[in-house]
Amino acid sequence: MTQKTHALLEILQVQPVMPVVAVESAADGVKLARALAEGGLPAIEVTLRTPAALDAIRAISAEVPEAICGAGTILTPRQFDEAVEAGSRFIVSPGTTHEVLDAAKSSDVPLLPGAATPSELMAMIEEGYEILKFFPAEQLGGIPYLKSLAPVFPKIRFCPTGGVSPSNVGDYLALPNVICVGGSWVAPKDMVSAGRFDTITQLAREAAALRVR
Ligand SMILES: O=C(O)C(=O)C[C@H](O)[C@H](O)COP(=O)(O)O
Repeated sequence: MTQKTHALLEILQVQPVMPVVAVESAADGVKLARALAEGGLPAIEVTLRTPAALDAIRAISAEVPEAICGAGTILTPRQFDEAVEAGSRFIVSPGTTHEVLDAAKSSDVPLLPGAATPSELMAMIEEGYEILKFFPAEQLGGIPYLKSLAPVFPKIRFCPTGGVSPSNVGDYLALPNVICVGGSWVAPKDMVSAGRFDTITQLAREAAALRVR
C-alpha cells in the first residue's frame, strides 16, 4: 500500500459517511464544516460545482481546524492543483483521466478517483489505486453491482456516492468492499440556506453513529 493510499484510508476510516456538499459562499462552508465536525463528521467533500467552492475550501482549512476538508468534482488537472493550493487534504474525482492521474502523481495529496466498470477497475489497479469512488452508485446498479465485483476484485474498496440515503446506507455499509459512503443528505441545501446548522449537526450525529459492517 502506498503512503498516499494509507493517508486516504486514515481519512475515510474516520467516519462512515462523507458529506458531499455544494456551498454558495465561503461563510456557509465554514458554518457547515463546523456543524458537521461537531456532529462527528470532520471530513467533508466540498464539490467544485459552485463558484464559491475554492474560497470555501480555503476558509474551512484556515478557520476550522477540527475539519478535514477535501475537494470533489475534480475533472481537470488544473482543478486538482487549484484545490490543493486552497488547502484540500484529499481530492475526489467522479471518474478518471490520464491527466488527473498525472496531477495526482506529482502531488502529496491523496486522490479518491472514480471507477465503475471491470475495465476501469483493472486500469486503476495498474495505477496502484485500491480505494475508489463509485459514482453514481444507485444508478450504476448499487448494492447488487458492488456485491458482484467483490469476489473478482477482493482488494478494492469503494466509497459509493449518488443516491445513498438514510434508507439504504446501512445496506451499503454492510458490504465488505465498502469503506464509507458519500452523500448530501447530511447537509441539505435548504437547511444551509435557512441557517439550520443545529439540525445539520443532529443529522451528522445520526450518520456518524452508523456502523461499517
Ligand atoms: O459532484 C460529485 O462529484 C458528486 O459526487 C455528485 C453528488 O453530489 C453526489 O453524488 C451526492 O449525491 P446525492 O447524495 O445523491 O445527492
